[in-house]
Amino acid sequence: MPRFFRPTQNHLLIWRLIRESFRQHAVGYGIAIVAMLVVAGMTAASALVMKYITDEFVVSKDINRVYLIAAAVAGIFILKGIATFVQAFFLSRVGNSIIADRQRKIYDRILAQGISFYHSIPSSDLITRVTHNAQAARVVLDVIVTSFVRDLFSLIGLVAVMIYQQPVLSLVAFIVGPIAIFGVNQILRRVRKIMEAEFMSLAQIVQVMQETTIGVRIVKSFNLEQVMRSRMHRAVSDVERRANSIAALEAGTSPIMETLAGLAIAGVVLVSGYLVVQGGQTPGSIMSFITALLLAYEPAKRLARFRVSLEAGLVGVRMMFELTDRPLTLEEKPGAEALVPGPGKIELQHVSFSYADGEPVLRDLDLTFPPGKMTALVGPSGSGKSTIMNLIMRMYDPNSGQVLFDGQDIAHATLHSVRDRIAYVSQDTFLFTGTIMHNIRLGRDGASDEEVIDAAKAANAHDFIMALKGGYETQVGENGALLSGGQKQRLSIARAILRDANVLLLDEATSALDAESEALFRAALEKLSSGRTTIAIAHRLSTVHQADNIVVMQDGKAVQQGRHVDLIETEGLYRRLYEFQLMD
Ligand SMILES: Nc1ncnc2c1ncn2[C@@H]1O[C@H](COP(=O)(O)OP(=O)(O)OP(=O)(O)O)[C@@H](O)[C@H]1O
Repeated sequence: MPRFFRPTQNHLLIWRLIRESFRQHAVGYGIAIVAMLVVAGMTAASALVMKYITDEFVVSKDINRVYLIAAAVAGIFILKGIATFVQAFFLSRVGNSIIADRQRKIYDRILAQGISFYHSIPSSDLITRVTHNAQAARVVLDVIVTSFVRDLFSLIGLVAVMIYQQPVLSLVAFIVGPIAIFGVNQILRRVRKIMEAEFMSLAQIVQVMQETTIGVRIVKSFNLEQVMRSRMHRAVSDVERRANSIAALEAGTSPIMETLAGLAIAGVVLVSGYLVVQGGQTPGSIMSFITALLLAYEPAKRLARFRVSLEAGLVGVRMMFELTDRPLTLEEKPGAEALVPGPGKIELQHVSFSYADGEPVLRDLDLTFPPGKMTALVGPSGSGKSTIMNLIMRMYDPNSGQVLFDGQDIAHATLHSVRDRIAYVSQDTFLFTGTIMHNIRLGRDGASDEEVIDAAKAANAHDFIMALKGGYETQVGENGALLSGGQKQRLSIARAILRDANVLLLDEATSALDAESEALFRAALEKLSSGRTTIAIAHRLSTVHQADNIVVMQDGKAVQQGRHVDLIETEGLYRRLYEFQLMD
């Protein structure tokens, strides 16, 4: 069986889409469908009335009847016009609402996913899906409704008129129908493949665009314009080529239909001419029949193309369901309860973890982070420091063992309550598009302007903010592009101060700041960490002297623990790392 013919799969997809959408938009669809039925009825009536126009004018020559027929014709077309408007209006409204619903659903599902999901699909792919797949859902529903209601019922009405007027002639016209449908179906073979490839190229365009904007400094300084330009041109040409292929396929249905329709109409003209000239039939019935036949052509053509249009849209719908049906990579346990607030003691008990099967990153790790104290995590690159933070924030669950907050296993707590306890300052300070005020306030939704300003003061950010022309209302640009590295870091500290959580996770920046920025940053950090359970990944050992405890990681194990003064006295990894950095 050819690949395109997958009836059950397509039927299931369509059925699910209809079930999910029609229930929600029953009223809108109901009105549009009634209007479509009126359009179909009026189309058939306009063919039917041709008989009276011809026969009354030519045969009876009664002027009163002419008035009546003229009024009927006007009535038919006015009603058809109104119904066409109502149908188009409601279908568009429902369609727009479906796009909006789907976009919300897709986004909400993506947002609910654990972090490993984000590592498994390129962001450009996700971005493209939010727009493209939601649009596809609307296209499919539009095609189904207009084909199955307006076109199908118009066709049924017109065929009824044809059979009623001329049963024999109708037979001549109907022979070509099945031939046309067969011809068009041949085209379906390639549509799905091309649409899938087109989606990949669209995502590619978004990806190149993203990398160009995010990495613009690298692109410029490494003279990568030509490389990026060729990547973009290739992706754009791919989309163009595929759009042309689809257009050619869709247009390809026309010659088949036109040729067959021409033959059918010629046959009908021949037979009807014979019936009128030789058989003595009235021309009115033949006129009505021919009008119905001509009017039937457009809906018949659209119905013949139905599967081509449907298949093109279904590619996006299939991708959408595939995305929204993916199980969440990290979920709350059924009956999860909020953590009971406590002093902020964090423990890892027998924790083992790997990102990929067979590649252990943490091995049976036991660690305690005492409440209100500062613990520094040090160790070579790849030793598992960031992974410990990931587990404490419950970005992942350990393969075995437990992470406890004040004695409670966070795997059984609500995600929100775990993260509510934590303020996280990452090394790549991320700022959202918007003002400085907006960015700090993200630390605690609903904080007053005064609270934001107090946090900024505590983070040693207030002075530089006030020196900016717009003050707190200054736009930071995309990812804080308009601010310096040191300024961004102090804003992220202000955000964490505002959060006022009792656990502070600090992934220290590797890039060195100038002496003044560094001093301001350190002072802000000290204020932030005092009295909080602080876990800091320290890349530079010069910054850990003050820590209450230092955990030295190596290959997923804690190989040494203690204060700086003690560790430096002991032969071991810490001393070697320290001496190495001093030499550096
Ligand atoms: N998302 C991920 N998927 C797969 N492997 C990962 C992922 N993140 C980290 N790893 C691997 O896990 C190991 C530990 O990484 P981790 O980031 O915890 O180290 P680290 O001590 O914080 O290193 P660094 O000091 O360089 O930041 C490394 O071998 C790394 O390649």
